[in-house]
Amino acid sequence: MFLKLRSTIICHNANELQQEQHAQEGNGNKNAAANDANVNDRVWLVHRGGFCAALRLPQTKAHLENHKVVIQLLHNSEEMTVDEDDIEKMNSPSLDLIEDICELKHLNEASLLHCLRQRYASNLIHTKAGPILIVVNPMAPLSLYSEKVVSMFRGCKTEDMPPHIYSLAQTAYRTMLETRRDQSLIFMGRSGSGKTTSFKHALYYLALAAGSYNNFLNADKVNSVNIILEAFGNTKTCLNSNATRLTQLLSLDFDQTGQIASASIQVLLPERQRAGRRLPNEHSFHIMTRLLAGACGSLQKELHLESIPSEDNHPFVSLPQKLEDRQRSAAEFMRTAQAFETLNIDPRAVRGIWSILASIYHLGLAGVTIVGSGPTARTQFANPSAARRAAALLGVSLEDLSGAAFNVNASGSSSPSKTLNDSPDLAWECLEALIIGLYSEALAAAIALINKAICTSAHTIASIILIDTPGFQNPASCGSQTGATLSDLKHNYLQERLQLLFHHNTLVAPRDRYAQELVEIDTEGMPETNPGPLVSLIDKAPQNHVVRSSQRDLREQDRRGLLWLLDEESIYPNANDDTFLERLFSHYGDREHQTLLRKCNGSKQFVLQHLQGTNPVLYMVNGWVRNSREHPAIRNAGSLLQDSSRDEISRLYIGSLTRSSGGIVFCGSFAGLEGTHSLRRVSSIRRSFTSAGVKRNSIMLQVKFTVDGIIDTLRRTGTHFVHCYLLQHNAGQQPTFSAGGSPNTSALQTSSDELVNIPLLRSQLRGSQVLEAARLHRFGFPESVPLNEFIRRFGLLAGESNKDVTVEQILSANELDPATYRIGPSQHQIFLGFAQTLPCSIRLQSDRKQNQIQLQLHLDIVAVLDPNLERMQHD
Ligand SMILES: Nc1ncnc2c1ncn2[C@@H]1O[C@H](COP(=O)(O)OP(=O)(O)OP(=O)(O)O)[C@@H](O)[C@H]1O
Repeated sequence: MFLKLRSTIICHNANELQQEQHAQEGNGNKNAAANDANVNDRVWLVHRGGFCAALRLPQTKAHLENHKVVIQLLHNSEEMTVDEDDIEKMNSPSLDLIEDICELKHLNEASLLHCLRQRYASNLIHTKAGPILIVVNPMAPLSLYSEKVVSMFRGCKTEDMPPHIYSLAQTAYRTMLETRRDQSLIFMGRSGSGKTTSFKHALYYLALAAGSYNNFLNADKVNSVNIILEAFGNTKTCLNSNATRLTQLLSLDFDQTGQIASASIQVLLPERQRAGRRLPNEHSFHIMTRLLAGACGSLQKELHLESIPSEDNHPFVSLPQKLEDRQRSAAEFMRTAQAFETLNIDPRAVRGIWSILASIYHLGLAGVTIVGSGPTARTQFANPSAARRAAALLGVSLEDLSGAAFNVNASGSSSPSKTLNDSPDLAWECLEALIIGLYSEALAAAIALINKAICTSAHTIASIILIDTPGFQNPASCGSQTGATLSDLKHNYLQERLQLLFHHNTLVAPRDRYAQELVEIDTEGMPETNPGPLVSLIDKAPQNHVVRSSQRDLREQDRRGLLWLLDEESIYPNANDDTFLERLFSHYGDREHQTLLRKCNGSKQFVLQHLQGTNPVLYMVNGWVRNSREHPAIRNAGSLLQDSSRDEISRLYIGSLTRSSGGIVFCGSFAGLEGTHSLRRVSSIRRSFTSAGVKRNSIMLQVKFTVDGIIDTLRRTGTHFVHCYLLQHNAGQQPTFSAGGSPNTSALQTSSDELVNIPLLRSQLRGSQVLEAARLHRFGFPESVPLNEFIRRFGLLAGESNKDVTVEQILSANELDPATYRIGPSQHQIFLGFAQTLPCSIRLQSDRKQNQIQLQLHLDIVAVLDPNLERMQHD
């Protein structure tokens, strides 16, 4: 019954589309003066700056032979002869606002760009590409997200929902309930493209739609978690006024009834360097600025923040200059404090965190000085009274504080008896390292407190993991000439690895599966790019066991990734940035790698051709080797805080809170291990962290192993990808609006042609490989169903009763077109094609040798739900 109903509906839609198309074509013929041709002759002329509509004119034999095409531009009637490769077929205008680009008749780049632009002009920022969701940053608030909208998506099936971040979250939720398998929502894109915004909306949806046991995780609490994380992990950059600077894995763990029974957060790869040094035109983490602007009354007095100078010259904390910025920062601080209250976090613990952050401010005022010279030279605080205030806030003696910062020997271990710093630069480095350690510990404590508030011991069956990361960084895209930093490289490496995961899950794995099942698909005209080579250039591990049979093998064996080169250089006593660059070019400076790495005219620079060459980034190598090793003073911060005489601080670090799972939970690149359920189940991060711990002083290897752990964790889940795109380079700089804020009408009124930077959108599209994935989805067989499952679900449709039903009976009873399905030799799976072309696509292929039949069906399996599951969702 269901099968027929479903097929009728889809056929009806398909007919409608066809009729519309015919109508369009008919109008086109009648409207000869305007277009003078059939819709089918319309093409896009693709050029550097974008694409424009044109009419394909009758071709001569000579043109055809030379692969040339004569066209007439629609906007000015100019005729021109262009290369065949420069035109792409245009779709009927009736498909301009199509919800899923896989339904486009001509699935090409210009049509996809046109579709995204048209949809954006209609305030439709979400578009599907099969199972993938594309979201463009609207640069203005839209009323797309609210409790009312959540209720419209709640309980829906994928095919019944328009593209929306809520529909993707709903699909993940539904899949998790049906399969009991962990799911993940992965947000990808450039800095400022809207990942965090979509992440928050997805989280909000899941919290509201699924509900939680005893309402322990309601919308207010989810909002509070986000407020705290953004305060501690975000900052202002040239690409985004609220840029995320840490990777967040948030796990929602569901119980038998489909409700959230527990939740937890892990924070990985925080950009710690920012806490300890302000680069020109860069800002500190939001919370530092907000604390100084917002602490008032007894808290202000307790933290000694009464007289903050107005100049913005503090080495670690940026101070807002304008009154309105100060007021906004103060209001944000109140929101953060309120968020801790909403989560019922012990106010004394919160005061402990404020004290640590305030001590960072006072340590910046304390500064450093070197007294004496030669072997008797000693480093000390330049302003002892500021240092005393910091020590009092931390609950330690001035001597211990000074020792933690400055009594560090050159080999990297702490040595209380010896002071080695005899240059101001080295002395500042020590202080900066201590600050980084203190900030990291404050962040770890905040995460641990959040986890304590949202994590329960309830039994859970499966989880949805949401991952938000710092976006792809290319400072040149906002006009900055400074070049990208080592931190940018770390963020970009993670983006490359996520892209590689996307590439594997959406392009490689399906193809392998088709090959395995002997399901043929026409891949001609589907060019494919691969993020693998660049990832390998960055992280290829040294190979020790290659049999050297040729000069080429020899070179291959010696070649190791950039992260390993940096790690090795940071160990050699006389190594520096120049020697690192020399080695980098000796490994990758040959012709074979010039499409990945380029030398530059300037010294200490190189370019990496990121995301399949679509996003070249100029890196400026400045202090990279030095920053590749963890400074010992960073770890001194942890011991200092554990020994604090102030109860509210020491309790954060001793005993049950941050170290309950045994061992240190925060070692520079990792926080939140203590409070995780699903992430404990998926233990790859813990393992990778342990292995990274072997070389815990090596920051670069920590990055590599932590990213390995993240990818491994995601790989074990059912992945749902969200690709966020910028329509303008400065889209992330738009002021943020609250949900109820008034819309930026001027932005909305500007023509979409002016607002959409097509070359920018095109390079993101190419870099994200979404078109390639959509094509494979459309022409392949994306769904598969086990044969016996198919019979179980659709056996009734065979029209036979009291008998063992066969697949053939089901297929023939429903008169399914044999062209719409294939069956591979394996008896366990069936593969199903794309719905638009195959409304009821069952793909059959018999295996004569084994006399077996295997079936692949493109039906909506989800529609035939276990009634218990249905109930679970609505309870
Ligand atoms: N869906 C949306 N609706 C309204 N505004 C949005 C949306 N997405 C993004 N924005 C705007 O763009 C800004 C940047 O978005 P967001 O911080 O989410 O980007 P991001 O990709 O997470 O960047 P980063 O990688 O730097 O953290 C937001 O502050 C907001 O003003």
